[in-house]
Amino acid sequence: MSFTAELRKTADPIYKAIFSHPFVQGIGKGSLPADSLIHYVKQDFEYLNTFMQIYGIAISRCENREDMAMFAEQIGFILHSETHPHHNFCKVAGVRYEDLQYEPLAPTAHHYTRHMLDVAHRGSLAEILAVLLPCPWTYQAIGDYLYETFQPKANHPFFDWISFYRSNGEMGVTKQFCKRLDELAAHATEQEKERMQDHFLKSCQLEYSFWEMAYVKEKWPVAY
Ligand SMILES: Cc1ncc(CN)c(N)n1
Repeated sequence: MSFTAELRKTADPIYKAIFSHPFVQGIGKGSLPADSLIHYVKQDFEYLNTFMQIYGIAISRCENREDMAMFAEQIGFILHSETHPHHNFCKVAGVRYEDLQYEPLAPTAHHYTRHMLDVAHRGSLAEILAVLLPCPWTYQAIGDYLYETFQPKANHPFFDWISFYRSNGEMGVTKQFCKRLDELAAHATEQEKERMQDHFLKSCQLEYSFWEMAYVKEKWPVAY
């Protein structure tokens, strides 16, 4: 079994918990409170900004142009394509996307972005790929799960969101990242592979927490 197939197998309980989360189920059923959708978009806009910064750090660690191109292409993808699912949520919530940008991070979004930044600053290129991979991989899995389970038609409120993330939608990066991570894992020490698994599983857990954060509209404990 490949290194990434092992990672996916170990993370299976987390993937299943993500599919069952009420926010994800709400996307499938086409029914979510506007304020949860708004909280999600505010936080995800910031999360994706940090994600692009981490791609920049990853580029600084690359030793060949193929890897540089892979990360550079993904920055373009976030800037120009991954705005579509945000627009879908904004349309359903009845708000303007421009009004949901540059908000402070909520605790879970803070935790998840700092987790990735920490690995980006201290880890190898393989560790960086491992910490980033759950972002595209869990969303692709959610898109496929929702498409198969709810079989949405074009008039489903979240048809665009589900179509965007499912396997033959717009986000094809998971396969590319898995292939590269498997190549790097083939030359990694056992200790480095253990760190890669740890980063990957923590990011999967934080993907679950991100849905929860949006659903409950998580805030810092004390208002000031
Ligand atoms: C938190 C989170 N994780 C993953 C994705 C999919 N790129 C996202 N937009 N936001």
